[in-house]
Amino acid sequence: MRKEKAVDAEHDEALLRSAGADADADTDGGSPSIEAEEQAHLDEVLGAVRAAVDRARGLAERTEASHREAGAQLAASRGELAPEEAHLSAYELNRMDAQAALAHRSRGRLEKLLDSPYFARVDFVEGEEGASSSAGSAEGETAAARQITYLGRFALTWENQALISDWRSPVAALFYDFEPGPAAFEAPAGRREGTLALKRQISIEEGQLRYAVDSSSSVRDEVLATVLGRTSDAKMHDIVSSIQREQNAVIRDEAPGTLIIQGVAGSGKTSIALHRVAYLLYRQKERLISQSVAILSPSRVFSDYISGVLPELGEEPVRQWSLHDLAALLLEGITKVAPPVSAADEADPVRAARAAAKGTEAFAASLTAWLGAQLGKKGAGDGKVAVSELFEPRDLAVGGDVAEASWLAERFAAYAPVPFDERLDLIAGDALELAHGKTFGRYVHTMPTRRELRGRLLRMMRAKNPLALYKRFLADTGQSALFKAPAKGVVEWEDAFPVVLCALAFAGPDGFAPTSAVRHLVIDEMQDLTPVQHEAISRLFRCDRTILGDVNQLVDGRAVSAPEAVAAHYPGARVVRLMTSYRSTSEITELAARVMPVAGLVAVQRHGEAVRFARCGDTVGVLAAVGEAIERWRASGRRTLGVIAKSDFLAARYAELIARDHDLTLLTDETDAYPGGIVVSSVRLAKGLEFDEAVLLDADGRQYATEADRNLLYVAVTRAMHALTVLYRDEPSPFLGEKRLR
Ligand SMILES: Nc1ncnc2c1ncn2[C@@H]1O[C@H](COP(=O)(O)OP(=O)(O)OP(=O)(O)O)[C@@H](O)[C@H]1O
Repeated sequence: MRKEKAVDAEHDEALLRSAGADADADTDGGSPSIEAEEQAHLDEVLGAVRAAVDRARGLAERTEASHREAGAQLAASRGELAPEEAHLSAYELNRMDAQAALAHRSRGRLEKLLDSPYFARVDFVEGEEGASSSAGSAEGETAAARQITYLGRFALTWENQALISDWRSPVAALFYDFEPGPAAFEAPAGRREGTLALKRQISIEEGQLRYAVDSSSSVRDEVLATVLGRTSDAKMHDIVSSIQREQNAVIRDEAPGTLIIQGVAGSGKTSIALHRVAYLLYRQKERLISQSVAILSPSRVFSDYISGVLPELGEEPVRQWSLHDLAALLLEGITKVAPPVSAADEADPVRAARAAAKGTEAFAASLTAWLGAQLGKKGAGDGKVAVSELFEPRDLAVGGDVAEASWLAERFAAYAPVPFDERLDLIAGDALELAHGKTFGRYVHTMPTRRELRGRLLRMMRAKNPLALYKRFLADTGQSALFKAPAKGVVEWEDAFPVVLCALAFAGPDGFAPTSAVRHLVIDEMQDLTPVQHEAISRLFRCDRTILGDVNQLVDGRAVSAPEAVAAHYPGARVVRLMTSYRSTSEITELAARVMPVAGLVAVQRHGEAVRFARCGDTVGVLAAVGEAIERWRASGRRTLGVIAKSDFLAARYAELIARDHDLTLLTDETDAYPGGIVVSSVRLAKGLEFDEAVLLDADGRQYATEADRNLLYVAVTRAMHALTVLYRDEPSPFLGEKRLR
C-alpha cells in the first residue's frame, strides 16, 4: 500500500471505531450487521456492473470498428460517388462517430462504477405509513412500501432494475437535505412526502467496502472530518458523498440569471460551482451541453487544477479561459495584450498609478457612460436620440445617386443604439435601396457592393476601430495620460478590457463567436476582477452565470471589493453567502481568523498539528527552515507542499535556490498543469489552489504591512489543509497577531 493510501486508511479506521460506537447507540442494529448487509448488496451490484461493463465494451468495440470500416470505404470511393451520395455517406459517418463517442463515454462511466458504485443509501416510506417506520424493518411496514435507493455518481439500471440513482436525481435530495424522520422530495410526477427511514453513508474504494454507517449528526461530522482529513493531490475532486445542506441549496438552485456566491476561504465555492454545472447539465439537457458552458478562472494552472471534477462526475470537460486568454481571444486582430503584473510585483509607481486609476468604479462608469452617449442611447431628458459626434458624414456617391450627408446623419441617429458595424451595414443597405429606386437600375453596373459602401461609411467615423475609440474616450475625458502607447502593438493589461468594451460598441455581443455561444458562464475569484472587467464580461456573456469569490481574498488591491459591488454589474443578480470553512485544520483556521477576523465564520472542527513559526534571520536561515519543512512533509506521506512567497519575483528567486536541493515546480502565468509535489508560488498564483502543507516565506512586518498585504497573508495562510509553517526573518507581521513570537 502506498504511504498516502495508508494515511487515508488510518482515517477510515478511526471513523469506523467512532461510528461503530455511534451506530450501536443510534440504531438497533450494530455496525457488523450493517457491514454484512452492505457487503452482500455490493457483491450483487458489482456483478451487475461487471456485466454492464462487458456489454458496453463490446458495443464500443463494435461501433468503433464499423466507424473505421465506413471511413475506409468512404475514402476508397472518393471521387466515384455522386455529390448527394458522398454527402449522405459523410452524414452517416458523422452519426457513427457520435455513436462511437457515446458508447465510449458510457463504457468509461461504467468502469468508474466498478471502482466506487455508490456512496449512500436512503430508505423512504411514502405517506402516513412511514411515520411509524424507523431504521431496520419496522412493524407494519411492507417491503413494497420501503423504497430503497443507492446513490452514486451515475445511475445504473440493469435488467429493468434501478440499481443506482444519480446524485442529481430528485430522490437524492433526501440524502442531502434530510435527517431520518419526516422528509419529502420533488419527483417528476409531483411532490412525495413521507419518512426517511434510513440514511446510510457508504465508502467503497477500488471495489472494496471501506465502511458503512447509519447517519446521525455525530456520524455525519465524523464522515466529513474523515473526508477532509485525507491527503490532497494535484487535482480537485468531487465532493458528492459529503455535500452539505447549505452547499446543496446552491448546487440545486436552478433559477435563471446570475447567482453570486460570496464564501469564506475553503467554503467549497469552487467545488460547488462545478457541481452546480454538473447538476444543470443533468437537469437542463435540452438547453445545456458541456460545449455551451465556460469557466473563467484566475490562471491556467487553476484551470488545470479543477479540470478533473466534471469528468469525475461523468460530464465532458467544459471550455476554460484565464482572463488573459479571453482578452487575447477577444482582441485578436485588434491588439495584443501584455500579461498582468500583480500589485505585489509592480515596481514602477507611474505604471501602478495608471493601473489603479483604471481599476476604479468611476473609470468603468465614465467609460460606459461615454460609450452609451456615442452609441446614441436615449438621453435621460427629452428622450431624443443624440447624434453621435463620432460620425462625420459626407455626401456619398452610390451608383448614379448621391446619399447626402444630412440623410446619412439622420439614418445614423435613427439606428441608435445599434452597434456601429451593424449600423453602418444597415445604412449601406438603405443607401443602395434608395439609389436603386431613384435610378431605376440604370447604374447597376456602377453600383457599389454593400460591403464597399460599408467600408466608405467607416471612413467617416472619427474612430475607425476599438483602440482608436478607446483613445478618443481618454482624450475626451482628459485622461490621455492613463494610456501608454503600445510597444510592438501590445497594450498594457489594464487597457485590455476597456478596449473590449469599445470593441463591443462596434460589434455587439453577437460579434464574438466564442463567447456568444456560451449559455452558462462561471467566473471564479470574482474579487480580483476590476469593474471594467466585470462590465465587459456582463455585456459579452448575456447568459446565466455563476460568479464566486471572497472579498477577503483580494490579491489585487485594485479590484472590486464587495459582492454587492460585483452584483451591480450584473442586473438582477442574487447573492448567497457561505460561512462554513472546510479546508483547514482548526489550528490553521484559528491563525487565519487572527489575520482576518471574519464575522459569522464557522469552521469545521478538525484538529491537526500546531502551526509552526520560525525566525530565520537571513536567506540561509530561510532555506534551512524550508529544507526542514520539506523533510517533515516527505516523512508524513502527504502529496502536496506549497511554498508561498509574496510576489512572483520572490517566488522565482526562492524557487531557484530551493531547486538546488529539491525537485519542484515554480508556478508562473505560463504553467498550464498543476503537478503536485513541491510547488513554489506567489500568493497570486496560489489563490484558489490548496496544499496538504504550506510554508509561508518572509511573513515579516515589512513584507505584510498594509491592508492589501493583510488580504494576501490571509490567502496564503488559508491554502494549507493539514499543516502550516510560517517563516519570518526578523519580526513577524503584526497581522499574525503573535506578539509573543518576538
Ligand atoms: N462538503 C464538502 N465535503 C468534503 N470536502 C469539502 C466540502 N466542501 C468543501 N470541501 C473541501 O474544502 C476544500 C475547499 O474547497 P474549495 O476549494 O472549493 O473552496 P473555496 O471556497 O473555493 O476556497 P478558496 O476561496 O479558499 O480558494 C476542498 O478540499 C474541498 O474538497
